Amino acid sequence: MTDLEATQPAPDTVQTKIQARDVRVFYGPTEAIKGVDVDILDKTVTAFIGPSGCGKSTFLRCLNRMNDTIESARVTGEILLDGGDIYDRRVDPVQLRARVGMVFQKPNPFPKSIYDNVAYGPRIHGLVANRAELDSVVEQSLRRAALWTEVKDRLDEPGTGLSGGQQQRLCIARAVATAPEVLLMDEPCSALDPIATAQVEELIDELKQSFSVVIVTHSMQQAARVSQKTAFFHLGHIVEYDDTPKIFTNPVDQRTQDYITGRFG
Ligand SMILES: Nc1ncnc2c1ncn2[C@@H]1O[C@H](COP(=O)(O)OP(=O)(O)OP(=O)(O)O)[C@@H](O)[C@H]1O
Repeated sequence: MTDLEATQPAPDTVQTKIQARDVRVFYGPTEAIKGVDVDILDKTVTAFIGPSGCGKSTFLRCLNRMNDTIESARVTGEILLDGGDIYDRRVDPVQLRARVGMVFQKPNPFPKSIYDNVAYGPRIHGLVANRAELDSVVEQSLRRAALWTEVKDRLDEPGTGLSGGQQQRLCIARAVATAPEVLLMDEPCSALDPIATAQVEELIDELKQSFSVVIVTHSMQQAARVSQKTAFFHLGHIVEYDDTPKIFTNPVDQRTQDYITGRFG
């Protein structure tokens, strides 16, 4: 058994968390996502790979309605989270983003203290009853993001004063603090050095025990290291979606083969 196979959850314990059906995204008249169907599994890391401009980030942003914030963007099709349509008019996108959190390419802590960065979500969503509970959520979230020991004596200092790798872990702590069910990560390591990258990758492995993680990455090595499922995007389509070891050793589609062997991208 390879290391990758050893990280596969037992098939009978894995459930579908998100179902996407015929999802299309238009920026003005241009169709960037051209009918994507995919099931994202719970407690699994799913990697989105593919050449630049193929729509990975656009599709990722559909999963927590971040495209709502782009004026020219229009999404059609269906995305179900635990069977419920996230584009239903009754769904509050702010509440949705507490359930489906996001970590961006460039660490983007708020211009607030380390403590307040993490406390922000639980406060606005009313998840805690008092200061002691909030303290506890902040500590647990920083611990889960493997940052607690580095910052516990400087929680009042600005989050923006941390190193890049620490800032990204702070952003992960902030996302984790609302107890999300899915965490979306858009090239979370692209601004980090190899040590910080390794820390974040370790964290991703840890986080998948609790929820579903979807990561966009340009690094095929990273996709192979952290994910159990991989979707290969090309020109707005998912060309192939399968177990990660299969995608990287025995892909079905020639375009996947060409991409993983470095023939384009
Ligand atoms: N805000 C936007 N307005 C108009 N077009 C956009 C916008 N964002 C992305 N696009 C276009 O949509 C297509 C898909 O872009 P997207 O950023 O999703 O691809 P990607 O696979 O994530 O690329 P990369 O790997 O370079 O980040 C591209 O043609 C891009 O130019």
